[in-house]
Amino acid sequence: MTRVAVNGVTGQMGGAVIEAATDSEVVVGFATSETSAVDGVPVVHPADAAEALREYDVDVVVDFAVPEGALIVAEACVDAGVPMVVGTTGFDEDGLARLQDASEEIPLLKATNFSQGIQVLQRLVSEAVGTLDDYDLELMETHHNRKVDAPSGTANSILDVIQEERDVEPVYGREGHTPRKDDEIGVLARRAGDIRGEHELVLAGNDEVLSLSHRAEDRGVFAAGALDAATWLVGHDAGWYEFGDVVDA
Ligand SMILES: NC(=O)c1ccc[n+]([C@@H]2O[C@H](COP(=O)([O-])OP(=O)(O)OC[C@H]3O[C@@H](n4cnc5c(N)ncnc54)[C@H](O)[C@@H]3O)[C@@H](O)[C@H]2O)c1
Ligand SMILES: O=C(O)C1=N[C@H](C(=O)O)CCC1
Repeated sequence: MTRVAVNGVTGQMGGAVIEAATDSEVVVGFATSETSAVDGVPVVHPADAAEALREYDVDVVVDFAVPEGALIVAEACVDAGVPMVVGTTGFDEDGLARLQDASEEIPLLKATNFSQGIQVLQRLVSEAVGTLDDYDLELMETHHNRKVDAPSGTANSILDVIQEERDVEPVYGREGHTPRKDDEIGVLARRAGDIRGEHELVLAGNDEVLSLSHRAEDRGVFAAGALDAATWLVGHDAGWYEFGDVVDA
């Protein structure tokens, strides 16, 4: 059974990973809170992660925390030679570069969204944007009112897919007198209630509209995907991996 450490273990996703871990075992968690345990899982401060990875004989780390915390634990994973699955979003360019550096020493798999549906949505987006290459594009995401980063990592990943097909300029919200330019894509982030995650891309041409959308119903979909990725990653060589590698395996 794969022995998993969860970074961000006291959070919403940390709890979802613990709940979803049936074919894996969560043996330790990392968080900055004072909590000593969560659902029987011992909680260790991230500063002591390298020691804990050895003490608990961890096979792989699953991370759903904050960027600065993920980077601290990534250094611990390099120190201990433990693979890492990174689910945290909101990294800046320097943070992404530090994760790339870590992937030269350990197997590191990063995904902004661990649902298989979003993997398929991104492939559909690539096909649609490449075909309907003169349609207006607008992107909207909606998440719970505790989400602190915007737009979502998933929305940014969808933008990356679009940019591979068309040179578009994101416009993050609109107000006042702002005529739409042909090369722009409106990006809207909504925050409300406990919405788990909704994404929609609208492609609007003359006399027709194509809408591609995905809705996550429960955080368990992300947790299950991350745990599948974690089990898959163990035994791989050091390097940078993506969730599409797991879905296609
Ligand atoms: N990739 C995906 O599929 C996916 C799915 C859901 C959420 N997420 C991302 O996961 C992250 C966490 O989401 P959430 O809803 O669980 O958030 P949350 O706020 O509920 O939990 C964050 C956790 O990180 C902990 N934390 C804070 N600072 C820390 C540090 N320095 N070191 C270690 N842990 C620290 C908090 O104590 C908490 O346990 C966000 O970035 C979110 O966008 C990704
Ligand atoms: O709940 C969150 O926060 C989520 N974050 C990821 C993102 O930023 O895309 C995935 C969806 C849920």
